[in-house]
Amino acid sequence: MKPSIILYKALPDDLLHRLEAHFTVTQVPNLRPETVQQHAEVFANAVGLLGSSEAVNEALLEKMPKLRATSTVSVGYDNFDVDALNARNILLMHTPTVLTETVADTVMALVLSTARRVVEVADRVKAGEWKKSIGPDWFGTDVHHKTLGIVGMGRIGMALAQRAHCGFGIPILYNARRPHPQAEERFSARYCDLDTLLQESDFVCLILPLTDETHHLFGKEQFAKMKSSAIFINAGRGPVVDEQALIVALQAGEIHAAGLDVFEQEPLPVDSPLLTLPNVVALPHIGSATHETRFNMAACAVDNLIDALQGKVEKNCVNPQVLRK
Ligand SMILES: NC(=O)C1=CN([C@@H]2O[C@H](COP(=O)(O)OP(=O)(O)OC[C@H]3O[C@@H](n4cnc5c(N)ncnc54)[C@H](O)[C@@H]3O)[C@@H](O)[C@H]2O)C=CC1
Ligand SMILES: O=C(O)C(=O)CO
Repeated sequence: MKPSIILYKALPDDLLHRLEAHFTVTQVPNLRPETVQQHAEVFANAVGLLGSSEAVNEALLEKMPKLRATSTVSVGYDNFDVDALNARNILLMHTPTVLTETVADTVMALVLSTARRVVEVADRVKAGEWKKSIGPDWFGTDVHHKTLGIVGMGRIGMALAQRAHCGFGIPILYNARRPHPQAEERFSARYCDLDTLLQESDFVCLILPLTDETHHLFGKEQFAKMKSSAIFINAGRGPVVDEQALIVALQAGEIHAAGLDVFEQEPLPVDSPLLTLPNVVALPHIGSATHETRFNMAACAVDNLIDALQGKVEKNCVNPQVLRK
């Protein structure tokens, strides 16, 4: 009999068939307690779990005593209780690299659209306001040769630095846990402490994972240190930013504009003050959302689960140490 796994995300047929060649697959809509209760026996017997954007915590793991590997269709894994997985020797696989270039494109789109007010002026054209040659009230600010501060110089940070430096002649400042010699060699990026980055950057881009250390890393104090002409971009995770402090900084003109792909609460509540600000471009967490990349992420997650359940964790494993226990 094939081992049993649970799938909590819809997959294209060919990827579903790839899984079914190895496992008996039960599809569920989500991992909520009522769903788990409804399929209690399947959860109790499953050795694998594949999906995205749901909390995988101690309460769920208690219902899955045979679980050996989880595979998320994402690079970020802040919704997993990694300590609880480690304590139970359960592998966690994720999808770095396949989405890097696409997410960097999205960040660049946020930089360009906020600086050049693309969404705002396009809406004005659609509203019939373009009646004569435009004046300064339609103008934006330049992107090329401005200074970009990247907080989190990882895979996506590097791909962003490449676009900005090689494509737009932009000098790069960066803050990370340690200096990144490759970023310095390839993109002449300059390592600096966070305060210096905030004071000197025209664009401040966050592309950080959400951890205990990065939660609310950006708040009132950080926005106060930025230039009043600066544009703030967040494409990492919403809770890295104190959103209320961001709203206040935007309303008070402490910073010029914001481009946001992620929020403290997703979907963003329709009554969020962010949606009333013309200088905010708010996207529905589309960093990796192209047909090609979402397919490649799903394929990677499928292969990751097959590998993990065969004990192969040379790549894409968050906690390979559990195999050595
Ligand atoms: N908006 C979206 O759709 C997407 C968002 N993401 C988010 O972007 C994050 C980064 O992805 P990758 O670049 O692939 O990850 P990565 O692991 O390659 O890079 C993260 C970087 O942040 C740095 N870092 C961690 N804590 C830090 C701190 N306290 N201060 C300064 N630097 C710190 C790390 O050293 C690392 O260089 C993911 O964890 C995910 O949360 C990723 C993909 C899509
Ligand atoms: O992969 C991630 O972490 C995302 O946020 C969506 O691609």
